[in-house]
Amino acid sequence: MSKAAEIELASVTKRYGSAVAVDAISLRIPAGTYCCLLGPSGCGKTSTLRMIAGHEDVSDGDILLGNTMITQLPPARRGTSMMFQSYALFPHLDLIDNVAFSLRMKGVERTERRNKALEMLKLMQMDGYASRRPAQLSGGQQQRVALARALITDPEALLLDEPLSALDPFLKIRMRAELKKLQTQLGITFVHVTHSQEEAMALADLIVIMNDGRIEQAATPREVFETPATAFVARFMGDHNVVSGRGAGSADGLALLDVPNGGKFAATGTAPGDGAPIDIAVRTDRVRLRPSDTKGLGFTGTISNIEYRGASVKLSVDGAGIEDFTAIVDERSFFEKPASVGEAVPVSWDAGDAIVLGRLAT
Ligand SMILES: Nc1ncnc2c1ncn2[C@@H]1O[C@H](COP(=O)(O)OP(=O)(O)OP(=O)(O)O)[C@@H](O)[C@H]1O
Repeated sequence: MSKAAEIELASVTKRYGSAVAVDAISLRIPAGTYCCLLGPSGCGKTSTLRMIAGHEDVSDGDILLGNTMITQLPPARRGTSMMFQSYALFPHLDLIDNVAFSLRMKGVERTERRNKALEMLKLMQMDGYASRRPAQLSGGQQQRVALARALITDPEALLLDEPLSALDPFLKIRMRAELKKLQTQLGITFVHVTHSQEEAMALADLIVIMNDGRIEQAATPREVFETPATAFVARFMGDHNVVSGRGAGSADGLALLDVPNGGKFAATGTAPGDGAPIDIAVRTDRVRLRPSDTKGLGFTGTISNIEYRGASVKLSVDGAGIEDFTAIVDERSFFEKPASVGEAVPVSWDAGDAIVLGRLAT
């Protein structure tokens, strides 16, 4: 196998006509990293992946793989390999010929390329199916063949466009574990596009959260979970409540926030004292229902929805000018003293479980 290579994007922009799909993003993906590009539909993640692969021209900026500038190189000469969402297997070829295809294009002699294809099928535990056609395989098996085909050129980086989206939920979780294992085994850089927060959290060493052609945050899953950089990240990842208000200065290491109904909240960080708008994020899993002490921060609101989730219960609370404030409470403590929709309950959290969110420079 080839060595892993670092990928660097330097102020990369993609325009389609006058529309900006990717807006001057800069990113360094260290060699051997499992990187997930995550974001809602249309945020520019596929365009970014396709520019790294060379399937899409870069409008501005540069892309480096290791020390090589690859911006202008054709896909086959970049040292990257791409696995497509639909797998793009040839229906009329058996698995050996499917996997060997790019070597055939490169003029590699038949026995040599078939041997290499068999080796790749072995790596993916598909050698027992070598003479089958793609239609004779399950979805998960087709995906393994597509991976074998992408890996036959010994790429330094493997690029995966929504690789799990065609699989049913059960297989998705199994193949997810296999992808992670494969990346660890090969040690090469993986860049994986997904719109699933759960998938990115489960797989990535580095999550890159994109919105509207820009990077909102690039960090480890734990950093994204514990310290979302912006209100967009906090909302998109869904583990925090975002409360918007006006800065009322700082005291004792806490940022003070005036919320619209006249209430005061606090969070870890600093706040401007001039009433400028700021957002804070409150972790949904740290919110307490009917707190036994009064030390925490909080408000009294009306429960608008309750969802049972097995290990936990998710409550939506409206109050203090805040709609759909989410509290995830442990199921045992919830059922010790259940609450119901329409009931008014105090909710509370510690200042350490709320942080001030940043804003993207415009
Ligand atoms: N070939 C194209 N021509 C014109 N506009 C395009 C083209 N490809 C993408 N776009 C636009 O660029 C923006 C970013 O698209 P892109 O496919 O990169 O987003 P995405 O985050 O991968 O979305 P999805 O999850 O839906 O695939 C979108 O507004 C899209 O409509």
